[in-house]
Amino acid sequence: MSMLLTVDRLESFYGPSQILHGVSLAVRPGEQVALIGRNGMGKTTLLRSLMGLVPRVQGTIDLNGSSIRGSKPEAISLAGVAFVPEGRGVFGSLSVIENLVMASRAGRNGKRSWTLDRVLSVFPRLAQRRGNGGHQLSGGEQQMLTIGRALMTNPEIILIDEATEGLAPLVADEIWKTLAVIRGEGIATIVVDKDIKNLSKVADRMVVMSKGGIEFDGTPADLLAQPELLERHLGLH
Ligand SMILES: Nc1ncnc2c1ncn2[C@@H]1O[C@H](COP(=O)(O)OP(=O)(O)OP(=O)(O)O)[C@@H](O)[C@H]1O
Repeated sequence: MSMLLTVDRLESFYGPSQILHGVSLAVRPGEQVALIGRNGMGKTTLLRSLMGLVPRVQGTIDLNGSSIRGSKPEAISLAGVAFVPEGRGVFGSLSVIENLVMASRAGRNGKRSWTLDRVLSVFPRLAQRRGNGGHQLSGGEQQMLTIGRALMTNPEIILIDEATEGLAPLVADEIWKTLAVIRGEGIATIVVDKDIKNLSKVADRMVVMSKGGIEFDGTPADLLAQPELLERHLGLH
């Protein structure tokens, strides 16, 4: 099967600092990739580079066989990549419904599987809060709304940074359930999180980053079978 996203020898810079040192990674259509590693190892920088948010990058980033390296974030979004940044991105002064409707558009090839009703059915909590302003929502509700906004763009791939960071366990469970729904829909994801247990349930592949490079790329079972790797890169026993 041809790759959805191909990243080859990617190098990213913030001013004079080189943050990514030759990252190579490929994602198949509909594949769920977990991105893990200690703080400061370059996970956010990788997602931001894919989204066109890092000004200086070298190497290859291809989406559906066409280069998106150097493209503007709006063009990358239109090409089918959605981004759920850490700290979320809802409009506080707009209602839940307004936030969702604003993001609505057909995906590549005119595909419109994600409608307002569909997103509200996946997130009953957002349906209950439909008239509330973004600033009135809890952290978990804001995260659901940001993922809902990403789905409304009918993307091919969603990049989710710190999917459940700072959320109460029950709310985090909702996000994990949503990731399972997204998987069932055939939308690819790259998800950054620290919860290896839940990630290994939803991910097809686990990718471990260290010092701006990739240290491991394999199945959840392969990773869990390497306790020394988990200890070294994630501080887990
Ligand atoms: N805007 C920036 N300007 C300069 N350096 C930056 C910038 N953003 C991140 N960095 C540096 O890049 C390195 C990688 O950071 P990045 O946020 O990508 O790591 P991370 O793996 O996502 O970690 P975290 O979980 O802490 O976000 C760090 O050393 C960080 O200090």
